[in-house]
Amino acid sequence: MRFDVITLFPEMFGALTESGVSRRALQKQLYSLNTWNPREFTHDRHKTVDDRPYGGGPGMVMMYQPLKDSVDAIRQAQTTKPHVIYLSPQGQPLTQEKVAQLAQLDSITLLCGRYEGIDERLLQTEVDEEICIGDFVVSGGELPAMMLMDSLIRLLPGALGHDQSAEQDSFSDGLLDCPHYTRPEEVNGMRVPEVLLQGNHAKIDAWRHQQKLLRTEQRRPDLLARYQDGE
Ligand SMILES: NC(=O)c1ccc(NC2CCCC2)nc1
Repeated sequence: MRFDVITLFPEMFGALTESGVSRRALQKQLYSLNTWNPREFTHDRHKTVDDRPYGGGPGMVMMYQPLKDSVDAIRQAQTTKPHVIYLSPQGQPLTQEKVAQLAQLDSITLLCGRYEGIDERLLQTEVDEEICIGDFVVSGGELPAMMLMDSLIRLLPGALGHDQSAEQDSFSDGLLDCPHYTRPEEVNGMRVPEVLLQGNHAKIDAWRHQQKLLRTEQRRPDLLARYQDGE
């Protein structure tokens, strides 16, 4: 998977490349990451990337030209046609199902907005889809972009060791995850459920599935409805 990211803060993406599963996956060349700073596509002395909004109002808007030139440079840099995603509260809510679909692509370009957002004309002409990672606002598209990237990277073959698997995740089967325990068997008077200690894997699987259903019913009945409809 090739990732290209358009961002005013490329250094933020060290959070992905420096730690954990995403660091190891990069080392294993399961994906590549190129960041592109719109400031490098400006032509004025002050490297202007934002300007005041037409119609007035607070804040600034990211200008079309530096972003368009960034997208053009990304298209020039590869033979694949990248799938261009803009992260914003106006986007389609992200689900694990959507992540699984996106994980099949070869090249994804992520556009990270700042200020009040980007000129609408860039959205209309260069962006394939808008995605929202939750109904809340953050100061830039970078953290949402990194969350989307992490959810994709961990699905790439070889990213998770054989002893972890993305299939058993929450949501991968449409249900919430079951409880997890590890040593010691008893801590502060709290014991691990006996079924997990007996090594009967049919019973363990049954218990875990029942716990997933129970948890989903208690905490996210909306998901249960979808699960039962086999959606
Ligand atoms: N929930 C989200 O996926 C999300 C994405 C971007 C954002 N802020 C950006 C959007 C334009 C300027 C800052 N806030 C929230």
